Amino acid sequence: MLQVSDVEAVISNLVQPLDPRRDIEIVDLLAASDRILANPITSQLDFPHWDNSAMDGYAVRYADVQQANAQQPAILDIVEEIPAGYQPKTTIQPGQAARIFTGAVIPTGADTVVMQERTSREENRVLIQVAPQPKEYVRHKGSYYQAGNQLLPAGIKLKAAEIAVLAAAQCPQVKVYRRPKVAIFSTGDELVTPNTPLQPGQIVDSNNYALATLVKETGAEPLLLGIVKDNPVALQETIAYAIANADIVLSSGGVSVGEYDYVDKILEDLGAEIHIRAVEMTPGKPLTVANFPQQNSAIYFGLPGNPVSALVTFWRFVQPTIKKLAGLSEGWEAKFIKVRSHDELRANGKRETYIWGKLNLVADVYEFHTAGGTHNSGNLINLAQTNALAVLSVGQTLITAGEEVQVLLIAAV
Ligand SMILES: Nc1nc2c(c(=O)[nH]1)N[C@H]1C(S)=C(S)[C@@H](COP(=O)(O)OP(=O)(O)OC[C@H]3O[C@@H](n4cnc5c(N)ncnc54)[C@H](O)[C@@H]3O)O[C@H]1N2
Ligand code: MOO
Repeated sequence: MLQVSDVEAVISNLVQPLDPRRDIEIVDLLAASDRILANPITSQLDFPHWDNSAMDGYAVRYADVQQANAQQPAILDIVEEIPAGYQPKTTIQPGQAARIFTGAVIPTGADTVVMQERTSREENRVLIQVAPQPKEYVRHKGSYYQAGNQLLPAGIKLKAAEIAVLAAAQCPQVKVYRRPKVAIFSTGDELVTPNTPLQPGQIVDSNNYALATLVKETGAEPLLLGIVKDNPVALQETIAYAIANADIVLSSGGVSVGEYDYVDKILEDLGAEIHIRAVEMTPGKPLTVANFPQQNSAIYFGLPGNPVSALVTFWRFVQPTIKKLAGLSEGWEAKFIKVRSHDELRANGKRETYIWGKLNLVADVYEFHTAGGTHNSGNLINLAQTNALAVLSVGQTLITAGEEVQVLLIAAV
């Protein structure tokens, strides 16, 4: 059985940095949040676009005010008032100043702005009582970025700051990668939908709902294929349809060793190359990963049926794959951080062990608190409200309370 890190490496190789499946779409800027930028953005403009004032005050010639002090203020004639958005008409001559406001264009002749609080006003004259620094409070044309500079690289997720940059760079529409399509279905004769009264032995399908939510959260488009019975013909039809119509396929259940666990066999019949059949981890040991090199290279994840195992394997392996396929050039990998564990954590040391819980802020420091209740891969109830998985590696059997532990973040803290 493969170790988690080996499995991670094998899966990572199933998506290429320049994956040919990544089509490009053009979207309006307001519809672009959380999409992945497909082209680098080069500036057509200088930022700032004009020399402009950083303060409300007076635009002056530095030479006129460099000696100014409270006893001997420089006294300048105000020849123009320049609000933001206005083109100055006058050239400032020696002995002159312009009233100016934050963001307004610096008039020709002036090179420095004196902020209002360091001046006093006598009708149409201004008294400068404190000498400014040369060029103080002038934001110079092109001092942040210049035309031709790259503002944003391709392969980043567009959040508020990036959208603001695109607006400022006059890009009302933007090229983004198509969202990956992810087919999802559950397998098992015992499964029913949540609106069905339970008969003896039946179990409500929760995996389809959890996986659809996670797929959307990860920036992909779910293709919901429902519940498929433990019937080889129905399963084969569904899998064939899924691989033909999606970039990634997620099934849950049917990957263990029971007589009704048909998934691996059907994948082989359909020409799959099976890369992974099981992982040295708990929960989540029975995991099948395959792709179809002869067809469209769709990646198949046969997730374990136990509800916690399905989600843990999603967070650990599927989420990074979706992010990489979606076109994120950096940061698609599973992310671990080290925090103090509030509770003692135990594992048998045989397999990499994931324990679910929550990061809580305690005196400004995040601490891992284990979820209360029974920790069992069939109990999904205490997974609710968690945001992190503590990870004990193979051979590690104990983390004492207060000791540092590695955690995988699964939701915003
Ligand atoms: N002899 C062995 N038995 C099992 C092994 C093993 O190594 N040898 N591994 C165990 C582990 S670990 C897991 S995890 C499960 C995984 O089994 P399957 O992926 O084949 O899943 P099923 O048998 O179909 O279901 C397991 C369990 O999960 C419930 N389930 C399934 N689908 C859903 C769903 N969509 N929503 C909610 N709950 C679901 C199902 O009813 C079962 O209770 O195998 C162990 N057995
Ligand atoms: O991996 Mo199973 O996922 O241990 O319950």
